[in-house]
Amino acid sequence: MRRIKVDRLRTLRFSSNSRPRTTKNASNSRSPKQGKTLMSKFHAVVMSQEKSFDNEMVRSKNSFASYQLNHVTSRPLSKLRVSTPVKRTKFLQKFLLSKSPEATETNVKEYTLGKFIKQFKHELTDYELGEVFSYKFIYYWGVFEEKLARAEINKVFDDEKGNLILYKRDHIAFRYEIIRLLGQGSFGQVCECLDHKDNSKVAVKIIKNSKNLASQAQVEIKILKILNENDPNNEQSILHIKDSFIFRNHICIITELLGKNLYELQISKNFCSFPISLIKKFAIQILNAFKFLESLKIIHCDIKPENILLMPNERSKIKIADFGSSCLLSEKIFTYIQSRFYRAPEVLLGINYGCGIDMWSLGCVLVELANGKPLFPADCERELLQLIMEVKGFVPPDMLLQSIRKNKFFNQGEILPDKHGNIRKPLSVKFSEVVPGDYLFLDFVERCLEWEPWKRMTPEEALEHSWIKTHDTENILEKSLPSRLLRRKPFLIKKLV
Ligand SMILES: Nc1ncnc2c1ncn2[C@@H]1O[C@H](COP(=O)(O)OP(=O)(O)OP(=O)(O)O)[C@@H](O)[C@H]1O
Repeated sequence: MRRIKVDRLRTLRFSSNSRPRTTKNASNSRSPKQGKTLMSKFHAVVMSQEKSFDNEMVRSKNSFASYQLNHVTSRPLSKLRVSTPVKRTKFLQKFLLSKSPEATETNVKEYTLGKFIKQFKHELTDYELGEVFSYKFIYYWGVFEEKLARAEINKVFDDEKGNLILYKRDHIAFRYEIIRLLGQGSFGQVCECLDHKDNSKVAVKIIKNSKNLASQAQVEIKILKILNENDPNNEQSILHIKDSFIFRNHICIITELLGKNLYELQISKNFCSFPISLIKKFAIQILNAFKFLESLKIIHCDIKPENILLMPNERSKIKIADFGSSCLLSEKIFTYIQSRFYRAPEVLLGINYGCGIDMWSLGCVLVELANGKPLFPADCERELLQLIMEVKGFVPPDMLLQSIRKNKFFNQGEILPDKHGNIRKPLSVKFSEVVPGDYLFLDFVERCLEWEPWKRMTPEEALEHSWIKTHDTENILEKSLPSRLLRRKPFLIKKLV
């Protein structure tokens, strides 16, 4: 499948009534609770004749009804505490044992499921009563009046875009309780869930019900597994996957739960510039993650603030998420990738690409964090190339020669106007005008944003750059150096300092 990134109109970010996709959806999920519910929360271990949930892709049948997150009703917390999971589990276990004291594991399986259904079938919809047989273990199922009433009328699980319609307190695979929506993207939805098996919070990415997206999700799972196998101690700044399975025709990817993404962080700081010391801390972690990715020959392909997430309860620690567009260097499927603002010139021009495209995106992200606004906020590709040329000059001839997309941007060497009818003059804006901060930062970013990917810094080289190596107080010293030394030799400055 060719994944076409949905380009965001990031200019909208700054309009008064606009909110980013992720935030908008998150706020939807926080809609007021309505009405009374019969929500009950049990822990029960019920074994069916089917295969293990943990190791198997859970089978799903046709889609049926589910309910909007907005319309969820939930039991007040105080009432929830009355029937604690532990108490219910003990009760159920006691109940089952008393009915079958000498049961072997095999007949407990049958008996347990039968008894479970007999006991709780009024809390399941007809569809759930069918699908529950696909699960070896049942840990949680949301029960509330609305679910039972609406399931009969509205026998559809997906919305018109193929997203699973979610509602708070519902279950995913009889194990995960939906708490809130964290974000939404072109692939599907990500929600925070409580894993009732481990009693821990997780993030569940629910991929849209689409054949093409499902096959790309399989690549995402494969890459996450490769990354995690090579990072058994969870030391790299890379999202960790816990499980994956199919639920109601949707691939679900269970990962560790992370915090806000950097775009959400920008919003919470009113798009103020981040301190350069914080940007550096982020940059070091990202570069180390890139080094790790490069060692495994993996390209992320979608580095942007939305895909860099803070780690909960750990100051300034981040992780890279969303490997939905990623690929192995040897298995590049798509020629057209990356979100527009962060798209590297080689991708734009249709030239062979490699891990260098992530370095380009990193350069754009760092400037955005320092500026509080995107470096190349283009509405279309022509505008993007023109914005790049504005600060970097005309596309180098060797790249133009290799480009299979040059006719989209030029007509016999003449720049074609963008969708607003504008033509920007190459080299009409100084790099230092668009990149704030000291010379070292400027130089670092310039080296990430080299036209030619082979001239760009590798993550290893970047980690050795003076901006990374120098403590922020040392940067003050360089200001007193003669300006001729400050032009292009940051490594020389380092020696002098
Ligand atoms: N493990 C996680 N913990 C917390 N939030 C997460 C997690 N994974 C994703 N999110 C949130 O959900 C959003 C969307 O996730 P993700 O980028 O994986 O989806 P996507 O459909 O591939 O999006 P896109 O179309 O932008 O590529 C992220 O920007 C992030 O805010």
